[in-house]
Amino acid sequence: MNLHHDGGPVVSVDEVTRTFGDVVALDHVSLEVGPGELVGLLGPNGAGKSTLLSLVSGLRRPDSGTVRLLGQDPTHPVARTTLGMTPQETGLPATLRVGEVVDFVGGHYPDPVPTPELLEQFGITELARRQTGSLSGGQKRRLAVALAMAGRPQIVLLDEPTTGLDVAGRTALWDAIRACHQAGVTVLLTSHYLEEIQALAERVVVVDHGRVLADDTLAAILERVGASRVSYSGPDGARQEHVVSDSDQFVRDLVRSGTEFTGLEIRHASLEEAFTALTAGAADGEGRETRHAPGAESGRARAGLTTEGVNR
Ligand SMILES: Nc1ncnc2c1ncn2[C@@H]1O[C@H](COP(=O)(O)OP(=O)(O)OP(=O)(O)O)[C@@H](O)[C@H]1O
Repeated sequence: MNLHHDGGPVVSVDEVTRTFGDVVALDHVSLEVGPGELVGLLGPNGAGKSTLLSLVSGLRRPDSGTVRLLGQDPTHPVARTTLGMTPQETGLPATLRVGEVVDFVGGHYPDPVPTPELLEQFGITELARRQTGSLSGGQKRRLAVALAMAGRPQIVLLDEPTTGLDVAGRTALWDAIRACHQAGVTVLLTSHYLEEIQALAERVVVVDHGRVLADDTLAAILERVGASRVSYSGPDGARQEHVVSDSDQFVRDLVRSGTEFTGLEIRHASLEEAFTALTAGAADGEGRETRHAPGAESGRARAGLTTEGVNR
C-alpha cells in the first residue's frame, strides 16, 4: 500500500531527544528528508546514527520530540508498509534458500518485486538455490539490502549497507542503491566509509555526540571547509604541503617570494578533511550548524586548518 503524501517530507524528525540511561544518544535532533532524496548520515561510532534510524523505523520511540514517516507515527504499522530496512546485523534463517527468503519476505507485501527480478537487480541470481547459512558475509549483505527493496518501499533505511564487502561487492551494491534511488525511492543510509557517502549521497548529514553538526549538499559541505591543499617540492627537493583558504593568492605570494619550486599541485579538501574538521569542532564544544551553513571562514576555523606548511 502506498500512503498518499502531498509532497511533504517523507521523514520528519523534530527536536528529538533519546537517552539510554546516562547516555544521550540523540540531543534535540531535527531533520527532514524529502521525496526521492538520497541522504547520507555520517558520523563516528556511537554518534547516534542507528538510534536515529530506529526512531524513523518505529522500533523505538523518542523521549521527547516527534518523528513522522509520510506524516504518520512510524510506530503505527500502516506507516511502516512504506518502509524497507537493512539493519546493521542481519539475521537470516540459515536453512532457507536465498530464493525462499526473498519469496517469504515479499509475501508480506501487497505488490512485491518478483523474486527473479530482485535477485537479478542485486546480482545474486546464481545464489538463488543456496541456503543462506552457506553464504559469505558479503553475499549476506547483498541479500539483506535486496530484502529491504522486496516490498517496493517508498523509503529505505540502510544502516552501513556495505560494511564487510570487498570492492567489487561494494560497487555492485552502490549501483543497485543508485538504481533504486533513480526509480524514485527515498534513501537514508549511514556509513563509516567517506567514499561511500561521496559516491552516493547528494546530501550529507554529519552527526556526532547525538547532534547534527552539518546538513547540506555534499558540494556545499566540501566548499564550506573552504580550503585547498597546495603542495610543491621546494629547492631542497622536500615536499611541502599547505592548507590554505585562497590558493590563488598563496601561489601569487609563492612566486613573488622567489622560492624555487617544482611539481605544484592544488586540490580541494576531501570529505575526510571536512568530516574531521566538523567533528573536531564539535569536540571543542562549538555550536551545531544548520542547513544554511555559515561562510567558509568559520568552517576553516573549525577545521583547525592552518597555513603552516608540513614536510612530507
Ligand atoms: N540499547 C541501548 N542501550 C544503551 N545504550 C545504547 C543503546 N543503543 C545505543 N546506545 C548508545 O547510544 C549512543 C548512540 O549509539 P548509536 O548506535 O545510535 O550510534 P551509531 O552512530 O549508530 O554508532 P556506530 O557507527 O558505532 O553504529 C552510543 O553511546 C550507544 O552506546
